[in-house]
Amino acid sequence: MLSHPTSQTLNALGLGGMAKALEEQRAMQGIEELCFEERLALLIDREKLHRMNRRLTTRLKKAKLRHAACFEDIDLHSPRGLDKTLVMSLGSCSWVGKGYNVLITGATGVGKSFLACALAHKACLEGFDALYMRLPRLMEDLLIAKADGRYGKLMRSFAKTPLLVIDDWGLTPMTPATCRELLELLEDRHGRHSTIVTSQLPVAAWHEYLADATVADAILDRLVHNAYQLNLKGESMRKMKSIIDPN
Ligand SMILES: Nc1ncnc2c1ncn2[C@@H]1O[C@H](COP(=O)(O)OP(=O)(O)OP(=O)(O)O)[C@@H](O)[C@H]1O
Repeated sequence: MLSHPTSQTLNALGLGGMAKALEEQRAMQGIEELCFEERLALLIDREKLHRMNRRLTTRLKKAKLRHAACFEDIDLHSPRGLDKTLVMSLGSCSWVGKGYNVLITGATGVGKSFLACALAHKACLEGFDALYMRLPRLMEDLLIAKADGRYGKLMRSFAKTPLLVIDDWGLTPMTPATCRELLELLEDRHGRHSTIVTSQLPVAAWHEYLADATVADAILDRLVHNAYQLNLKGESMRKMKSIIDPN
């Protein structure tokens, strides 16, 4: 079907949602029973929805979440020591962007990254920008940016992200220099933006993990005191999945 000149004009004006809805209305039987304002309202609603969906798609793409996990996919029933009330209240996202953090710890495969991504996905749905990074990759990116003059810009972009997910904390050794960079990043975010950290190490072992004792104090002061903590227990989900589906 050839598109109507008005639809073409709407598309040219960047009103793709309205254009599509207009084409649908033209093909719809009985549409003329609606008055002008009712039809116009439907077109405007459609454009609003179209824009919201486009913004969400862009936000999720930029967040680079490792798992395609939704908040509703979080398994609250397996015996993993998950505090259901806390998880449900985190789903409101009222903590995001206020400087509150979430620290998720537990053994390998227990579902820490999945949970972090599900919370970040919910934050994206609620309109917050998010970014997922593994700590080793975050430190490597900062190192490369230092060498090619992008350090300040990269640091600013990490610093202003409303929700930063730092996965795999404690997996690779930190040097005093990387600890200082991490402190700089967390200092810029402190009290303003939220961070989710996932780690196989219990929070009590983080001080020892960070190479410089004084910097470690400062890092933990910014990260832990204003944080909700979730300690996952039980079997590795990776192992359980491979038992259910060995292929
Ligand atoms: N609620 C869930 N529903 C379905 N699959 C899940 C769920 N939680 C975790 N998984 C799956 O279990 C596997 C391990 O999860 P995840 O990567 O989150 O574990 P992890 O604790 O972060 O592991 P590691 O410490 O090794 O990085 C993944 O394949 C993930 O998709």
